[in-house]
Amino acid sequence: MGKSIASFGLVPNDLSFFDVENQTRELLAERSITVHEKDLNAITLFNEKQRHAFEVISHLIYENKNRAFFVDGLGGTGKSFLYRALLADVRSKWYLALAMITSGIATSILPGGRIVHSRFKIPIDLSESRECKVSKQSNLTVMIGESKLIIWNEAPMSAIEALNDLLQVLMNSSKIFGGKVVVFGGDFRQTLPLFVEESNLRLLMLA
Ligand SMILES: Nc1ncnc2c1ncn2[C@@H]1O[C@H](COP(=O)(O)OP(=O)(O)OP(=O)(O)O)[C@@H](O)[C@H]1O
Repeated sequence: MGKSIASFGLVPNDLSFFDVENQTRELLAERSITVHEKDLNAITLFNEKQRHAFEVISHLIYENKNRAFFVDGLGGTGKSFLYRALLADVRSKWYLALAMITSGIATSILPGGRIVHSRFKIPIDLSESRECKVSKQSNLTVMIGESKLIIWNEAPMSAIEALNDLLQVLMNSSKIFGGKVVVFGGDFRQTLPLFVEESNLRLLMLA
């Protein structure tokens, strides 16, 4: 008498048909985000700093390296222009790229953008706990596993550690941000130690 496939533990016992259907739907939605021609062409319009940031980040993405970046710059210095080009480049190659913002109308800033608290379940009040209630068997784990790039625009420093914890747990990795390439944008002037007053966009590598 042979063994039942269930005895190999390949599929979690509590995974239902609806979970599988939802997982497929979410992945399909993520894969069918429209890549706009103008975002792909943005590369041709980049200024020197945008080009440098794009090249450094892209190189690591396609080399499957692990790195976290902070993109720092005053309002209007072209940060979102850079993020949209990165997202378009990755998605045009049929990879997943997850875009998040803290609040506001996510998709108007970043195509396919989602509010971070709804996608990653990062607690709004981090003073109580920074634990995100996401299961390892969730759609999100699959999506993160498949994603080449995660961008979080306007990321508050206090929530960045919560994201690191979450990605390490879900990706089963002690590497920073679970081994992913993550790009944060925001106002880091008050919190990062190396800040020098500048009016241009700057790229800071965390790890
Ligand atoms: N290299 C570029 N060539 C042409 N237009 C650009 C370039 N970089 C940025 N822009 C344009 O400049 C404007 C401001 O850029 P963007 O919105 O990316 O700035 P930002 O740094 O994200 O600003 P904020 O922090 O206020 O959101 C936008 O209209 C954008 O399309």
